[in-house]
Amino acid sequence: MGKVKVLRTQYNTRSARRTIPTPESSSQPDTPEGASQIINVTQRTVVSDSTISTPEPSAQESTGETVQSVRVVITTATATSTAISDRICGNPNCQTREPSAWRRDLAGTGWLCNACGLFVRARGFHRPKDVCLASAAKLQAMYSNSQSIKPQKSTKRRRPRNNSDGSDNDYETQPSTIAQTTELSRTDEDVVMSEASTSEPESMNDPSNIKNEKRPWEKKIYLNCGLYSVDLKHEDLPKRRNKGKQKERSTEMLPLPIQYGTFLITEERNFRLPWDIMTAHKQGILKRRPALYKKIPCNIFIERRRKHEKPVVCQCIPPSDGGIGCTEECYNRVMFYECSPKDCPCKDKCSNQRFQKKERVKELEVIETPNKGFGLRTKVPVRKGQLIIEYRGEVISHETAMQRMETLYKNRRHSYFLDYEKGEVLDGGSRGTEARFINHSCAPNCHIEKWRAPQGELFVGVFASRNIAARTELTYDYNFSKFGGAEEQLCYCGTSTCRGLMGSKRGQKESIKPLKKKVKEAPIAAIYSPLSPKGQSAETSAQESSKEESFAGLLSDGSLSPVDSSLAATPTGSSPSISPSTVSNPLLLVVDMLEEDMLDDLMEL
Ligand SMILES: C[S@@+](CC[C@H](N)C(=O)[O-])C[C@H]1O[C@@H](n2cnc3c(N)ncnc32)[C@H](O)[C@@H]1O
Repeated sequence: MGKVKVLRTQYNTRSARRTIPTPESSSQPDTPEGASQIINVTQRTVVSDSTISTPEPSAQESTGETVQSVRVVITTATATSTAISDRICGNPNCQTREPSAWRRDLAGTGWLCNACGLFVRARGFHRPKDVCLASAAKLQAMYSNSQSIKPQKSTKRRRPRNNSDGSDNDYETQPSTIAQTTELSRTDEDVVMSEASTSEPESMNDPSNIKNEKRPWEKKIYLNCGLYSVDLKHEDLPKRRNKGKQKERSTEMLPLPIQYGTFLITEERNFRLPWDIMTAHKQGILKRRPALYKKIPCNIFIERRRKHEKPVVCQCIPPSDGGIGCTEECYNRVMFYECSPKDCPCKDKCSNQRFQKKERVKELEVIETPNKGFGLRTKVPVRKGQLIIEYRGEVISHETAMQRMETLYKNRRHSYFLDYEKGEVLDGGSRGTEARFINHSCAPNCHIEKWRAPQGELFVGVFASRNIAARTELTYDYNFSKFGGAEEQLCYCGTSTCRGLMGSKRGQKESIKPLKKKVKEAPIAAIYSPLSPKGQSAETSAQESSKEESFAGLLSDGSLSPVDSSLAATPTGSSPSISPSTVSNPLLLVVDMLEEDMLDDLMEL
């Protein structure tokens, strides 16, 4: 085996790097400019026994020396334009000669294989030996059938060279012709580090140092409580690695998702409101919304089961002319019973199923009133006697209602209790319908009626007492009565017949001025028995109606005594408009947007 000398060349111009001499070009007497610079040799090196199949295109060939084997020694850091075939990875832990691509080292003077180049750029130190060996072993395994390790043809899109000679790129791919040439045995002794490499800190080259250090890329951040958990601990996040100057990581957050609000509120965590909302709040133009409540498709029985009685069947004759059945003369209608869709003789012509068929006014809107909190108004004209909306809620006993007032609704200004029947209360405070927003008036335009469902439970509905024009606030007479020794409440209905207190009975007109001194606007707790347009007590009528359940038609005395709605409501519900913190919090003010009709549809499904 003859000795071989390999030239390490230094190009003075970057453009020369691209012109890699071919055997033909180097042997030509009229050497082109690029090739002539190869002669400008700065170092000579002797390399080891690896046999090469193709002679290296070096200046030695022109001198007639036989090229047998190559041992590469990089001796200077100035060998920036080494011919690709002569390059060796500047990472002492790697020293590969056949990477898929070449990269500049950090100093920009030497070459690194693609993997080491990427690694050193990302981490700031050389790829450790174990990592290099592992990847080399992988390659070996892949190409174990072949004699030489063939570099993989990179499928990655190459970065376009931005000038004619491509000299600005620190990334250079290995030409496939050169890739097939040699397999070098590389040992530490074979390599003399370049100046640039040797000047690097110890820790960069000594993998044992790296092993002991905590590797930054191994530091993981676990989100143990969901995607948004980072929002709460953003200070702990590592600083981003920027190419140039290190930018301070912004502590600003993106707006929180709407569903995140519930979590923040229940956990009572602080959070910042968006600027526009805060500004609107400060200017007093932020539209207030009622506190959260859940819309329900039917009453919920908390302490007992729902009744399943046998329906009362009327004796109506189905209309032969295609008109509507169960009109004013229907026994069930007279008794405030709704007909059963299955059993009514009029079948689908029956007009006495308003609650069951949801024949109510759908164009209603919640409005804000000056002194009464929120209210409800109709957007369309309503005719007298029309069912406007059903008052739904949780059916609880009086005792439970008392307990709730002392606990759940303790700090609430408004109350949503309405008398159901036989010592039971309908609580619309947490779950109900928009009927819960209807305020009291001493001269109301609506009244409450209780109708019995075919299975025996009650429907409590708000009906129009007279024709109501569009955009009019709906009101009924609460007929307030004290509940558990609570304070009385001032009435702000503003009518000429106002009795001064919501608790006063009809005919008892109170003078508001002296009352204002003694009456607190604190939470109140009272049962009221709303009056029918005729002024009948609903309690009596409810009892009557229960007595009359056994009757399938007229009353025993033949009279048509209507079962008036007499309910008890105790305003205790929360008014979000009262608390500024509540008002400023849009997340808290989000009302369940599900329309009642959608709930009804769901129920029907
Ligand atoms: C069933 S809630 C009505 C809706 C309530 N305004 C709201 O904002 O949720 C009953 C409560 O409304 C208030 N309210 C209703 N009518 C009132 C009136 N005429 N004067 C003063 N407050 C009234 C009382 O606080 C009462 O407890």
